[in-house]
Amino acid sequence: MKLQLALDRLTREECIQILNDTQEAIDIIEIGTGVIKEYGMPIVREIRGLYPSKLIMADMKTCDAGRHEAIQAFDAGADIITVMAFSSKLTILETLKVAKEYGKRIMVDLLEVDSRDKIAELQELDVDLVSLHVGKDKQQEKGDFNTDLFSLVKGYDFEVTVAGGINLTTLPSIVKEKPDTVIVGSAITKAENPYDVATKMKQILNQ
Ligand SMILES: O=C([C@H](O)CO)[C@H](O)[C@H](O)COP(=O)(O)O
Repeated sequence: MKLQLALDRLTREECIQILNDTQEAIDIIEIGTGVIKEYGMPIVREIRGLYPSKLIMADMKTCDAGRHEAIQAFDAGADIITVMAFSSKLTILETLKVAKEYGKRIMVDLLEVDSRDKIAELQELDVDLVSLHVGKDKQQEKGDFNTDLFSLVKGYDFEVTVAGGINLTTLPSIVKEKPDTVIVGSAITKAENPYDVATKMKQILNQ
């Protein structure tokens, strides 16, 4: 199981420092939506330059103008970009097409999706990577990621990632459901010792 570190609500300098501290424990670097909004594609280029062989996901949360945004992020060095599930089919198809041209991938973010019809539609579009995700704001109301969410994609053939307030306490029950990748932001980035938390999480994922 892979560990993806989400860099959110951080300055450029904090991102670089946390990556420097945790690089050995993490498999995928996620450059968060807020960080991208603050610094744009230059920070994707910079992190690509610093970590040439790490997988990088740009959390673009694209919902329109799919071709343009996908080209922006892949040109900057991203390996994976996020596209929102509620986007039009054309947006999803366009980003999939660009990803194929670049030999890269899109991850469809299932934020706020609760219908299996939508999941069936995504499978028909040939989406192969999805993210079960409880958003930052929703976490205040519904709590952190809950394993009930796995039922949404049960029986479908996706590579599944999970995200939403996951921490060292909740990780063991999530791991039992065997997601392909666990995305963790705050539990690592806001920890007193990010290396320590990332290493402990990676050990749990490796068990
Ligand atoms: O995608 C995310 C969120 O929408 C903010 O942009 C986060 O990267 C994701 O939720 C992981 O972060 P934590 O919830 O802090 O673990």
